[in-house]
Amino acid sequence: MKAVHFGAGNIGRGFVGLLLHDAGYEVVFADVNAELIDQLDAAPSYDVHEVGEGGQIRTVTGFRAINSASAENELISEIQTADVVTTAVGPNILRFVAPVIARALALRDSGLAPLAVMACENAINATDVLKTEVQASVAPDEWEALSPRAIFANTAVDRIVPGQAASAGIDVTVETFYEWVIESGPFGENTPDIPGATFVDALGPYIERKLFTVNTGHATAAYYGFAAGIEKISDALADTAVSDAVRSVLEETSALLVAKHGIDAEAQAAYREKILGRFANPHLPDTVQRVGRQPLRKLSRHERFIGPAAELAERGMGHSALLDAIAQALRFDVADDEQSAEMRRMLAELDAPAFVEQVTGLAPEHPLFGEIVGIVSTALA
Ligand SMILES: NC(=O)c1ccc[n+]([C@@H]2O[C@H](COP(=O)([O-])OP(=O)(O)OC[C@H]3O[C@@H](n4cnc5c(N)ncnc54)[C@H](O)[C@@H]3O)[C@@H](O)[C@H]2O)c1
Ligand SMILES: O=P(O)(O)OC[C@@H](O)[C@@H](O)[C@H](O)[C@H](O)CO
Repeated sequence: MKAVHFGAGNIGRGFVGLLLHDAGYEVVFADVNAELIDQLDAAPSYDVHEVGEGGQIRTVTGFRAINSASAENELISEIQTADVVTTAVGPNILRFVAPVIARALALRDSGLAPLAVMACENAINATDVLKTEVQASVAPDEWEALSPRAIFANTAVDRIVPGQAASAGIDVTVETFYEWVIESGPFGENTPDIPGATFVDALGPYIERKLFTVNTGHATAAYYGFAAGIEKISDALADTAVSDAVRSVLEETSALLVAKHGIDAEAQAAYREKILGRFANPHLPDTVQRVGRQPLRKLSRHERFIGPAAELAERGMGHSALLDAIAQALRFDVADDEQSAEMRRMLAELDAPAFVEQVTGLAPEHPLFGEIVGIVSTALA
């Protein structure tokens, strides 16, 4: 069995690649980072160091690596005969990997079982986005023939994988916890055999619970931590003001998840506590800069702040802690982060309503719009 995985970065090597390897797949990593690809290509194995209680060292072997920028034809041949394609490149990069998948599908033997395609990104329905991009890369009359050659399934992935020290080479440090939830509906009898993953009928509650608890809480810790001059996420959680803010935000998103999906309130409280413990893991060298990265994406319409705040506002439910966290996000100022620099430029050049429309995608008539305009106006004052 062969899996082609786009994005040999933190989660690619430390989670998706590891679980596919454990499931018996030969993993072919594809990445645009030439140095990383050369290192992977030259190595017979790499280690995944799990840190925290019960952590072990797991070894990944039997992989290959392809530079997707310079060896596109080689990559297309691999996908043509693969069983599975996964991505962990970032939601904004999916449109760049889509044409390669489309070209491989065009060349794929129609007698082969359909290719299982799963985007493992922090975004709601990321695989649907990828599918739309793949479809958009072929002529409309061609899609009918290509479509049966692949099955696209949405997923939710959860494991904290921090940035890695340069001295680590291709080894990866990760937390012990992991969860990979995949929607089963699209697969039918072609469900891939991945023992480390959980297949569910309806992914919606899982991805929203993950994004609006793990990622909303994480980003809140990052933005409050950054504003307080703290570097590590675990140190941010050790600060009472930051951890209180994270708790308040998670109480609001939990109320939404319970009301919307009928999730048991006690189970959600336990999930929340477990996550707070994961953030506080002192062995995990995670930073507020990594967790707060790309603030414009994180402030977009269906993401971890505006997504739940908008729904809470629509339902007339409390969301003041989320508004406070959004105010902190506006203070994120990291010169190396393109979106942070772009956000600073937009804050300098736009008036508050224009900023809110462009960044959050909220319509002016939405009940949250005026509240966010108020926050942005305060940030501009
Ligand atoms: N790190 C985590 O804790 C974590 C956990 C769950 C989900 N995720 C999600 O996984 C995705 C990747 O995150 P990460 O932390 O591994 O980031 P990362 O920066 O470590 O890895 C991304 C990799 O994608 C590569 N890449 C960029 N453009 C590419 C292209 N066109 N083709 C092939 N490869 C390309 C980069 O070179 C990099 O190696 C994001 O969507 C993130 O939200 C991350
Ligand atoms: O990857 P992002 O930028 O969407 O979010 C940063 C972190 O919150 C994220 O990578 C978490 O570590 C991960 O989602 C845990 O499963």
